Amino acid sequence: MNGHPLLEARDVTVRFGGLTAVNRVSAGFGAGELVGIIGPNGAGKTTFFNALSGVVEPTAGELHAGGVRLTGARPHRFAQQGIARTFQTPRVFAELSVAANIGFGLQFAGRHRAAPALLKDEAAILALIGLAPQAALPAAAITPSQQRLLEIGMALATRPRLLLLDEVAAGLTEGEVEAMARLIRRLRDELDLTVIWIEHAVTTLLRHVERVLVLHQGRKIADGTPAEVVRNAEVIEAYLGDEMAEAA
Ligand SMILES: Nc1ncnc2c1ncn2[C@@H]1O[C@H](COP(=O)(O)OP(=O)(O)OP(=O)(O)O)[C@@H](O)[C@H]1O
Repeated sequence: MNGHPLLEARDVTVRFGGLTAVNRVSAGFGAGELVGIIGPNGAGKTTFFNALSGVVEPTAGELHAGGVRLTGARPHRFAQQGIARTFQTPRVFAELSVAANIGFGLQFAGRHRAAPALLKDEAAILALIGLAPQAALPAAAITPSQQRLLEIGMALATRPRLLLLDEVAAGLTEGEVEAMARLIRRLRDELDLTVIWIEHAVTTLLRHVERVLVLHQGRKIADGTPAEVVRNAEVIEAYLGDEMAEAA
């Protein structure tokens, strides 16, 4: 470690025409942190993720990864710095086999990075995400929840240091959500990955993360432990009231 956060946003603003989707958000993410991002529809969560992964360029502000300035850089430069992500709608190659999808991730960025045993090859990654029995099936033939796992596997195949997960628990059954949360915890505990996880289901997220950022109308209105955030007057006032009280 060189003392810099793995990824840092400084006063990041993203505007689309007259709409400010992300408004001067600053946050740093250190090694091994498991952080949630919550906020109502349109709060700017996905746009913030898009900025953190180079998919959109901030209108203003700065992005740094491990001390390297990435403001305005293309997504592959973010990947080179060890930043990987999933999308709200999984982006897998439908006609390729599950194993070949992982193979694509390995070819894309992973090869020149040292591989921990859990990510050493296709078989190891398939075992980690629980898709070994589906290895030979086309990605189109597995369930939507398995496709989410596959997309996480593809991101892991790039051997990242930081993983951005966008609503990976959406549409899953309660049992599948718990399994997903266990997997995410394992990635952090055993691979020392930094994980930033957006989820609509606030109660689920608050149970599993150690730190949570709350976005509201593009602004960061809270950043603390789940216990702190659920007691934050602005958060309760802004939109979450009942749901947060329930989570507490
Ligand atoms: N490419 C774009 N062009 C124009 N407006 C956009 C674009 N992407 C997002 N927005 C707008 O920016 C705002 C923030 O959207 P964003 O998707 O980041 O919110 P979100 O918190 O992720 O919401 P959700 O929970 O619904 O996914 C919304 O008003 C949205 O309509």
